[in-house]
Amino acid sequence: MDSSPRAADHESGPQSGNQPAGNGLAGVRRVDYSGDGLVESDVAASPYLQARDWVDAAVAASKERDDVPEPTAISVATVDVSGTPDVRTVLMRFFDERGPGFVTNLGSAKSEHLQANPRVAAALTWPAIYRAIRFRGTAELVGRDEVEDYFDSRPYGSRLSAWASDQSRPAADRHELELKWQEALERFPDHGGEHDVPVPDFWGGWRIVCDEVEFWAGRRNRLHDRIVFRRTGDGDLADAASWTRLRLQP
Ligand SMILES: Cc1cc2nc3c(=O)[nH]c(=O)nc-3n(C[C@H](O)[C@H](O)[C@H](O)COP(=O)(O)O)c2cc1C
Repeated sequence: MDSSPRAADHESGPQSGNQPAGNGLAGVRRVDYSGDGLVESDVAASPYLQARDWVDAAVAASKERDDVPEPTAISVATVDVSGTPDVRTVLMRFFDERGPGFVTNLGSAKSEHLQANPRVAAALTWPAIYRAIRFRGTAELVGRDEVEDYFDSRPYGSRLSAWASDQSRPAADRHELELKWQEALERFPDHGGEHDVPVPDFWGGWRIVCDEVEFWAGRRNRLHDRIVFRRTGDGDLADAASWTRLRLQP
């Protein structure tokens, strides 16, 4: 893959150069996307295999270069009870044939949204390697065993923060948070064990059971590739027979 972002000099015509003044973004460098693209003959048989390949490539790239810093950072969009969308970034902590998953506070705004309306969309975006994956589907709670295994692997201080944060609720100031963290530290002393800090009841994970998975690959002149898998059967992401594939215009 040609992996270095290309600046304006690779894009031809009057659009070349920095963004025109007047859009509030003067000085933003125009980058032409010169990735490998994605052609039908190279697409994996199932959305799982294709996503696995790209996630693994992004994780590998993050170890080799500085411009793919959090390869599993995923934007998750929900809607609140009034139908108003919201979006935030979390880290994808699970990914297998069942779909991408993340951990969070089960009383947070996002969890409240998903409890009321489990329809969800998410996107992994890797601008430096000209790739993105979009997922649409329905959220379901990750099993308690998986959540506990993951929680126990977190650094001690992060496990305490799960107890200290009533996520998405107001706090008086920074001091209040640090006090709550200190209280958690005194309640669950560090003996160096993975079970020193229990998993809070109000903490867990969500998995996206997908109906649609899109692979976007940035190409020259903004003539990008978009290959989308849409669900046609009941199988998981690895069951090729449960998906149909099509190309969308960029
Ligand atoms: C790179 C990055 C990773 C994050 N990872 C998580 C995460 O794994 N879980 C989480 O609950 N919040 C995570 N956050 C914080 C969320 O973006 C968000 O602030 C928080 O979950 C509250 O969102 P909500 O009020 O919409 O529920 C992360 C933020 C960033 C920028």
